[in-house]
Amino acid sequence: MATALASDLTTLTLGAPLALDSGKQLANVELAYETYGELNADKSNAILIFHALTGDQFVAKTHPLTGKPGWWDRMVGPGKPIDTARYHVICANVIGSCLGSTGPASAAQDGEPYGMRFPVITIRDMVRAQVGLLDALGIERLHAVVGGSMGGMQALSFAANFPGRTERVLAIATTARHSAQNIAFHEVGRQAIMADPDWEGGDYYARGKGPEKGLAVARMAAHITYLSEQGLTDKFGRQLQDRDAKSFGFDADFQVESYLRYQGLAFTDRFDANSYLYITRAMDYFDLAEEHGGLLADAFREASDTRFCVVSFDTDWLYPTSESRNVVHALNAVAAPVSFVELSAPFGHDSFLLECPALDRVVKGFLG
Ligand SMILES: CC(=O)SCCNC(=O)CCNC(=O)[C@H](O)C(C)(C)COP(=O)(O)OP(=O)(O)OC[C@H]1O[C@@H](n2cnc3c(N)ncnc32)[C@H](O)[C@@H]1OP(=O)(O)O
Ligand SMILES: N[C@@H](CCO)C(=O)O
Repeated sequence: MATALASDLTTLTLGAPLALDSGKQLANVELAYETYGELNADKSNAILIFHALTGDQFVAKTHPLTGKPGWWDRMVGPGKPIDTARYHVICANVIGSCLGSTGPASAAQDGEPYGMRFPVITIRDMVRAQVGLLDALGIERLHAVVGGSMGGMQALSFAANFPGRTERVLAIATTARHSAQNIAFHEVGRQAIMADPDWEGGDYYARGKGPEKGLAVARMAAHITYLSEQGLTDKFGRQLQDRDAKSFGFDADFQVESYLRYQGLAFTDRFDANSYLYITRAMDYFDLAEEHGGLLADAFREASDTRFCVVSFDTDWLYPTSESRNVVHALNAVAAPVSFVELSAPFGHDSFLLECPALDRVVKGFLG
């Protein structure tokens, strides 16, 4: 079961309980965050990066559990598209997650882990918590907010709910609302976790062993949605794994099966199953138009002096270009300055995490 060492983490406790969309409150909210680059004297060069579903604050630093480079190491650093020689980058682990911020594995008031007593949270709740962090750091107005996938949802939510607090919004491979297909895939994952006998209603922390099998299956199913058919075909095709002939059994005959099993298992070393339930739920509940009376344009009415850049990938079938266009249409309707580009990349939804020079140019140009 994945547990980060407290000594690897920088955390801040919010001064007041967090009011949640559900009507509940979350007390003693801790946010684990990392910063990169220097904050300038007038605090005008800060960029807040929002991470995706299973991401974390270690954007460009070694992950404390896996020992791997940060998830956007190629994008963030001195001289890189998000240039930390110019900008002060902040990234916080979202609430509900499991790398130091308050989530289902954290201790509740009675000292025991919340488990399923943790309140259901929303994307807007995650954003509210991070605005609390900005307040505590004394940063009133950001140079930009940036995010891909669920990070992009937070970027849009930030613009809609905290207008005036950022000059720019860069939303990559994202959507303004989760579709039926998005919800359906998440539900498969959640059911896989809950069907694992080791889930035990979410009350597994004391045993030191969680529903790893269920979590691995959830990740396998989700991982397929982050890739493209072409990418899988190019990488694996129908090639067999470490054998010359089919086994006529149910071992991982095909490379793609072996790859998915590996991705599923590796995931359980760095992620908590209950966090997976809560964060996927937050994504499923995300509907920016619904939050603002049913019309997406109304979400951005107060943010019409913010500059937006919306980026999609032509092979992303999870949050296809049509979803980005909806966002752009809404921004056009309130005359917000917006640029939009559909990039060509073979890798599917997760293209934003991979080598994509065209994305690098867009990010650098928009921020500069
Ligand atoms: C966005 C955020 O905020 S952070 C969260 C993002 N991070 C993740 O999602 C991490 C897990 N996901 C991945 O690694 C994604 O696949 C990507 C898209 C991010 C990375 O893609 P790539 O760099 O192309 O890596 P790829 O998908 O090929 O996976 C490589 C791994 O699969 C393993 N692998 C490849 N083929 C096989 C196979 N046939 N059998 C078993 N394992 C295999 C490799 O050994 C490698 O292992 P390693 O990660 O331990 O080194
Ligand atoms: N692969 C990334 C993006 C998914 O949207 C993640 O696991 O967070």
